[in-house]
Amino acid sequence: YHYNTSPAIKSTCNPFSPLVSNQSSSSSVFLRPVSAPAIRAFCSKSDAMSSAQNSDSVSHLTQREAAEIDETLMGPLGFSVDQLMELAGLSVATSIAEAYKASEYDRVLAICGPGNNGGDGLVAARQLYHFGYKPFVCYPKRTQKPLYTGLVTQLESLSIPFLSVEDLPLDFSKDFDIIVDAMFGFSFHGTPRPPFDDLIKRLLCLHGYDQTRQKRPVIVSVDIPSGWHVEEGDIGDEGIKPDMLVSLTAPKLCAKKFSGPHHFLGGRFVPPVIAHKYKLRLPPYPGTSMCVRIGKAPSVDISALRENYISPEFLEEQVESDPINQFRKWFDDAIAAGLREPNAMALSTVGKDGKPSSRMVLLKGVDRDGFVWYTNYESRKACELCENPHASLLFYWDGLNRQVRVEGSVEKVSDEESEQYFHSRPRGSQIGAIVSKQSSVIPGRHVLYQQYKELEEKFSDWSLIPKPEFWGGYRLKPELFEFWQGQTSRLHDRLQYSPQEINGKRDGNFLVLLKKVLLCWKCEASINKTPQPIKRVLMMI
Ligand SMILES: NC(=O)C1=CN([C@@H]2O[C@H](COP(=O)(O)OP(=O)(O)OC[C@H]3O[C@@H](n4cnc5c(N)ncnc54)[C@H](OP(=O)(O)O)[C@@H]3O)[C@@H](O)[C@H]2O)[C@@H](O)CC1
Ligand SMILES: [K+]
Repeated sequence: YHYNTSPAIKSTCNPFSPLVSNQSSSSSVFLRPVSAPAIRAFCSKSDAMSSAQNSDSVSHLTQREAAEIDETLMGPLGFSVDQLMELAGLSVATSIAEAYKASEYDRVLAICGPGNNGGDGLVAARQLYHFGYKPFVCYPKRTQKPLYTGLVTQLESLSIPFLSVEDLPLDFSKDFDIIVDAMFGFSFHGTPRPPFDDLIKRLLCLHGYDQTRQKRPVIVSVDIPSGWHVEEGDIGDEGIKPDMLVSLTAPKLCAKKFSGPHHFLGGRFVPPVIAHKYKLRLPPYPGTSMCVRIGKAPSVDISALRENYISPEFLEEQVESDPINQFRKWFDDAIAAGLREPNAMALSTVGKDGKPSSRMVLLKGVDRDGFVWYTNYESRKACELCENPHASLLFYWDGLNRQVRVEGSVEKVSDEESEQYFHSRPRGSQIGAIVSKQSSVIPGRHVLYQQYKELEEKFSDWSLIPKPEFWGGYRLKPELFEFWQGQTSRLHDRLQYSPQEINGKRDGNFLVLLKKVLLCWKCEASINKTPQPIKRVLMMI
């Protein structure tokens, strides 16, 4: 089993109806101006979060409504059960991946029942495998329909072990990190029959560990906590208490009794016609996500927030001797990984008072001469750069566990270069640059809007918008690069390039110094030359 380092795609949403949402993702463009800029709606996370604060505002379905919606989707609306099950299982897997990272919770047991809820569990197990988890499946009452036999074959082809009820340990606590409860969904009635009655009892036993504070696997219920009444919930308070519930389509009435830390909604396939018919209030899904959290996010202990980075090793043999090439290589990886705004960088400047300040800016070009961005020449950063031309840039590529620091001296780009870039920007951004007197205090946002409207009208004839004097670019000429690749247990790889001096003069080549955690190896390499034999000096840092 491997841990997949591909990042979660972050993007944004653009709701088209108050009930359900449609999403548009934006893409970053590097070194090229865009004529029609991708529009990123601010709404995504905040809308999803505001709905997350209040799960009562989300509709809950009766058992009958759930079955009716199922029939409508698979009848007049033309969906097949395979399709819906694939989307449902994927939603379950993505919800699990949001709450329980594979780096900490990798051993998953999916207990699958005889109906479609069980099918969701089989799909989720397959998806979780591809997300880097290590699934096991218990599927005691198999259905011989081709859909189900196909799902089993797919799992077998991934060598995912199938465990019989007898094979399973009586106590699940030692062998698994996550139990996916996919036994019964909204068609459950009565009391659980064998062998599920016994499996539910084993899940109930796990709650005993809560008192002793011993680690136990978390329970993730698909659509309905198995054994619960679909509408009344946990009658008599004797049922399982899942840590996570992934409601599908819309939560069923029993979900009102769910009190675990993670409640997600999955199944991003509800067409508006269904939402209207059943007067469904559903939260918008963020970005391209298949799931959305409903209910309050659990409070977290900030000091306990940490990721265990799992990345390929970053070795001397693999590095480019030219740090600009190395930067481009990593930048291309960030683009290929679909990271949002990989050209966003923290720019840190220090004025004559010696106090540093940082802000995010967008890289607009990089070549052998340096790293270019554009801004207002009267802003705080510009004033500080005027007083002290030394600055630092920091790129952080979450998802690839990478960071690049670039330090050097900064100068303005030529007026011609600024002029050329200014006119390549969308006209709205050009007007925005004119009205935005950065770092100055204004009476209110209305002032900006007013000036913007006036200029928009003035230039509505598509005449050239002159670049304001106070706007232009900067170029940082690098004097130091550091490439950082996160590794497990904080044993990160760090590789530093600094200019070589030959006979007291800088020749433009860079010396490569690879530091590895507490030990570092020093090696020499130079651009455009056959790499010299690597000299490694073990030193403590
Ligand atoms: N939009 C949607 O709607 C979507 C729905 N989806 C999913 O489908 C789920 C509903 O699936 P479903 O209708 O197949 O029923 P489900 O709850 O899995 O189980 C029925 C089986 O359990 C059995 N059974 C019942 N009671 C029992 C008992 N006491 N003890 C033992 N067995 C008992 C029953 O047998 P029977 O009693 O009929 O003999 C039958 O074999 C839904 O919750 C969601 O997860 C998604 O895939 C896609 C989108
Ligand atoms: K279930």
